[in-house]
Amino acid sequence: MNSYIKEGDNPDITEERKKASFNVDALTTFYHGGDKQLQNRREVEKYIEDHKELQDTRPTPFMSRDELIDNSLRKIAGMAKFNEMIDMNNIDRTTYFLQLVHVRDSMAFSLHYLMFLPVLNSQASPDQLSEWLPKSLSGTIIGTYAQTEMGHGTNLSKLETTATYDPKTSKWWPGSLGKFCNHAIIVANLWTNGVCEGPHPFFVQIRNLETHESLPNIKLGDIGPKLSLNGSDNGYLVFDHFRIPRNNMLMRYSKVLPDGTYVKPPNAKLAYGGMVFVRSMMVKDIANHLANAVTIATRYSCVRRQGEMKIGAGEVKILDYQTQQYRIFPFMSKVFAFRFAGQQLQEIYKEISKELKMGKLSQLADIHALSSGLKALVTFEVQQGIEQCRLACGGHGFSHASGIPELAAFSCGSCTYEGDNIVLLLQVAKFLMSNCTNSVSSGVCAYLQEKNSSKSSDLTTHQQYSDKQIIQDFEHVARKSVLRAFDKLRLTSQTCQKHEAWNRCSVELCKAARWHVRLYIVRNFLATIAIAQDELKPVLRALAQLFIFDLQVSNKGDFLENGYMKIQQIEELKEGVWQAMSTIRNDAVSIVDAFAIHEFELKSVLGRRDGNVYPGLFEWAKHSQLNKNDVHPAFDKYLAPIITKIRSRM
Ligand SMILES: CCCCCCCCCC/C=C\CCCC(=O)SCCNC(=O)CCNC(=O)[C@H](O)C(C)(C)COP(=O)(O)OP(=O)(O)OC[C@H]1O[C@@H](n2cnc3c(N)ncnc32)[C@H](O)[C@@H]1OP(=O)(O)O
Ligand SMILES: Cc1cc2nc3c(=O)[nH]c(=O)nc-3n(C[C@H](O)[C@H](O)[C@H](O)COP(=O)(O)OP(=O)(O)OC[C@H]3O[C@@H](n4cnc5c(N)ncnc54)[C@H](O)[C@@H]3O)c2cc1C
Repeated sequence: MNSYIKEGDNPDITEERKKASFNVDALTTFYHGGDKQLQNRREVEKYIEDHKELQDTRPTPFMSRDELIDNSLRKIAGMAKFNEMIDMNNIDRTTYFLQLVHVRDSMAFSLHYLMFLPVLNSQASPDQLSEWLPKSLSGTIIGTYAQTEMGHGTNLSKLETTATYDPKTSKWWPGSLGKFCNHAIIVANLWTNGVCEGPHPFFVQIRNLETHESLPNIKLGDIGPKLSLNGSDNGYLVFDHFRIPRNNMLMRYSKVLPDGTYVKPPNAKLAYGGMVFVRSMMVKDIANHLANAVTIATRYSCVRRQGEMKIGAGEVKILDYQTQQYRIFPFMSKVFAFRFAGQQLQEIYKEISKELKMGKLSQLADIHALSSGLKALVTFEVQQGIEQCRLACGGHGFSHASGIPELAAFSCGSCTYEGDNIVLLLQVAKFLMSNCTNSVSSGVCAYLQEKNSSKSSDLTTHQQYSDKQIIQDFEHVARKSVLRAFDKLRLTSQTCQKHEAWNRCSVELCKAARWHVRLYIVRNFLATIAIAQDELKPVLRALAQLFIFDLQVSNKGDFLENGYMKIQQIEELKEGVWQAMSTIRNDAVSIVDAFAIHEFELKSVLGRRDGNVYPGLFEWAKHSQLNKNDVHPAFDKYLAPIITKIRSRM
């Protein structure tokens, strides 16, 4: 019996659950990475269900900005009582606990956990750690990561905040900076002995630890309402010749000696490690936001009946329309593709950061390129997917009751923070160009050196399209795109300065970067499902085929070029798309059930597990302040006098 079926559920959604062709719990375990991860999730969910102080007092979309901040801090204060759930030895459970308490409201201390602690941990010297880490873990030190300025976020080399050894700018954006944190890791251009040594991180106290007032020569404030993340006080910080001790420069890798001598790090970019960490963590997390949106749209599409396919036969579930399936299912398949890629990226990051700690830097460029590429491509695709899921829910999708507007607003920020996506794709392109000049490329770039690649695809039918053939075809397209950009750059560089040539080729360079990242995701998706248990292979294969075939059909020009594929082969791939969607249709609700997203996270009337949407919408609307009185006071105050006057003249 499917554990998702319960008494009182909407009959349409129960009918869908009875169609499942696979074991939902088995897919949940596979999707979440095993029993241990699943046990972590269940513990956290039970814990929060049992502790009301960790839950929202009312749906957050009805809250003002002050209420959001209050709600966020109340839950943080509540969390402080539950230290047993903050276990640095069980990061997965701790992360899920933080995420399920705050969901998309971005708690006021996101940056403390997400960047301040990791950067302190990786950039501070052992002595600095022993002094600052215990206070930072206990919460007496609350920090943020303040790098971006009003005038500079992308171009770190031109940061105007200077840290002059013994010698005015504003930091703008950092989360928690405005009102709540009392410390910040400040990234500033270091000047010592009259030389600029580039961006470096500094540990800076910004508020009085007793009164919490801004320290002298520091101005702090909130930057105002944003598209989302309004539960966080993203702020500004103005320094006016603020002095800090030399020892407040984080000195694990580079140092300033008492006489001002600068000691170089093994690699200047080790100082950027915090950004690589967050980019590596974000991919799996942002894929989960797409999983939320796809869950909402899929479940709602099974209880929403609209229109008759056959006159007189009664209205159909909108998920029976092929166009509705095509709006949702490709993004359902991307949830798996991006989650598996994000999972793999976190594993790679863990391995490489161990090597970096031991001073082995050979993988630094690779992890920078991989984390930048996946972050840039996945956040953009997720933003597109959440919007399609909103559209799939019609008018109710536009209401905060659906949960989708909050998902959309949250996800679009990820295309900008932690590095603008275009800027990061250009970083991947730099990495690729340098691999084109290498005589031998290893790892993720080995395909660039393939000299005897096939001149045409040997795809026959989509049923027989093997993993090997798929990867060969994607390697062909990615290699062609990268080498085309390389040749364009080489030729253009013969007619103008290097930086101008780079700019004139930058659109092609971004296209090449995207194909490189897509190849990585396709390869990883196929490798991941190859190790799944047999009973899950049919549904996972259908999802993988939908992801891959739809990607090829949507970019058919790249596959048709130079006759590599024939139009008949593209038509065959289209058939594969329709076939995969038809296979997925009967399992759609069970696939999203397998994400096992708790109602606290989903925050959606349309996507609720039981499918009882319409009664739920009325319950939701009762929270509206406008419904406190039948006649709103503003009517009596402004309209009634005018109407009375008009009537008196009639
Ligand atoms: C549990 C998980 C939950 C996650 C989600 C929760 C979300 C909750 C809300 C979170 C909200 C906010 C968090 C986000 C906070 C921030 O936004 S922090 C600020 C982020 N800012 C940026 O990312 C700035 C982007 N700009 C840059 O990184 C650099 O300026 C740029 C790379 C664009 C340029 O670097 P430059 O050094 O100026 O110049 P280049 O010549 O391009 O690079 C020189 C060489 O250095 C290499 N490089 C560059 N960056 C890195 C790096 N990070 N690591 C390693 N190497 C790097 C580059 O490849 C060049 O190498 P080469 O010389 O070619 O060999
Ligand atoms: C929700 C949110 C939270 C944030 N939290 C923090 C935080 O906690 N700490 C922190 O330090 N920062 C934070 N930021 C700032 C964020 O990191 C920056 O906004 C981001 O790095 C982009 O930089 P920018 O704003 O300077 O954009 P810009 O670089 O000004 O981007 C504007 C346009 O210029 C283009 N562009 C810029 N440079 C180039 C180039 N070299 N080549 C081609 N095109 C280019 C971009 O592609 C983009 O289209 C946050 C931002 C947001 C939205």
